[in-house]
Amino acid sequence: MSSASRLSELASIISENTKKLEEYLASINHPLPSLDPGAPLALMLPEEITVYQETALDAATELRALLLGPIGILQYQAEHNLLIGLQAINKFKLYDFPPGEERTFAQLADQSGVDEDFVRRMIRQAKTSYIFKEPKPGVVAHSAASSAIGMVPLLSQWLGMVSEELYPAASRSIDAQIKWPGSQEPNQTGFNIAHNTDEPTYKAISADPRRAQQFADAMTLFQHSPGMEPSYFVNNYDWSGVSKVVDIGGSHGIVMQELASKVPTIECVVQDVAKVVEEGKTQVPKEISDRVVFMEHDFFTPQPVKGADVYFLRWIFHNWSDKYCIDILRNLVPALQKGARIIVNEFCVPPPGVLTPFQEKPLRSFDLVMLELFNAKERGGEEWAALFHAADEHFVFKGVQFPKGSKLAIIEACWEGEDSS
Ligand SMILES: C[S@@+](CC[C@H](N)C(=O)[O-])C[C@H]1O[C@@H](n2cnc3c(N)ncnc32)[C@H](O)[C@@H]1O
Repeated sequence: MSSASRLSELASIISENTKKLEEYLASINHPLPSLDPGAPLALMLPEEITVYQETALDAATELRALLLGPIGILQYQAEHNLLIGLQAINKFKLYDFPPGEERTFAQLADQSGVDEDFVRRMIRQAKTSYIFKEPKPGVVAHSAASSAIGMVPLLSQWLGMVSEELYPAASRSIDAQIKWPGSQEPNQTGFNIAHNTDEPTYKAISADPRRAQQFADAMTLFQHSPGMEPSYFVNNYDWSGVSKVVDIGGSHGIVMQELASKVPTIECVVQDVAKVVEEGKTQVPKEISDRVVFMEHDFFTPQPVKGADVYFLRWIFHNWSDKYCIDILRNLVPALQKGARIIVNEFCVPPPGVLTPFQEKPLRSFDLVMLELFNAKERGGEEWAALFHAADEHFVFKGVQFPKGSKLAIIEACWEGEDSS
């Protein structure tokens, strides 16, 4: 198909799908998307309607690429300056005035203690991405996005984490690759060069309470985004025949709390580092506290809970290179009895060509973040199978389930060796 007809086809796809989306929003009296303050922060749509939103976005992404052409694609995608602008806006709290009010550049400079010309240039650059408005020359007002930063404190923390931790780490990841080619070590990354440290990322960040809180808050925001709810896992797995589950690196135990509430016969053990375990113990509702118990355990040492039916790991392996993941899996072996299941709840990257570029981009970005911070990765189905096989040939890979609407897949293997316990 020639580009000319593809352009028109994409324009029609956008038109048809936005019309269906608008009809749905009107039918439930939902406000229409807007770039003004007060607009819905995100469209929370049922799955059958999300399809219209995603189809329009896919088409708009391709249409933009066609209209830009090859040189435009290369030049316009390199938007590193947006991150500098966001860092400045967030760090100097340039968003800190009420929606509906206006500020001059001089007033914003005054309230933030930064140079007026600097403020003007940062805000005018951000404006090109619909962050802030300038209703009259020299006068700043909020857009929907700039006002959201002040309304959602976790969003400000997320911007801080991206601009202060991830962005510098990304910018030094090529240097890290030259210095330590193909390294699987968590302290030989772009993060290490950018932040001039020999410590692994989590350790370096946790040494500074402000950065640790910022990172934790950013993770909380992400964990609460649609598609991350533990219910996708708990409600889409067949729990018959399961009486004991160990959640390894289970943090404060939100998944096990949901599971224990749903299946009253299941006993859960949540393992994590000492500080997290102490916090987690205080957060379990009384009704299930006898079935959700906490235990300090380092997953790089042999698993102490022997003979459980399921060993569960959510969002653990993507923080580690293959070498360390294999170590984590081998440390389970001394506890496993024949038929024990290892269930991983993480991203599973589909093979190339399955997702549209718009859908695939966040997964690819996550994969690079894992490289930049940990020398780790996001894995596809074949990589998950290979990982289990490399750890021990008695792990038999059972496959991957993609619960509808969930961002995380359910990846399962079974121990077919003799009872180790
Ligand atoms: C990305 S979080 C995932 C938490 C939880 N599974 C979830 O999905 O919400 C990684 C967790 O692993 C824990 N962790 C890190 N290193 C560990 C280790 N060596 N042994 C046990 N837990 C560890 C962290 O404290 C953190 O709670």
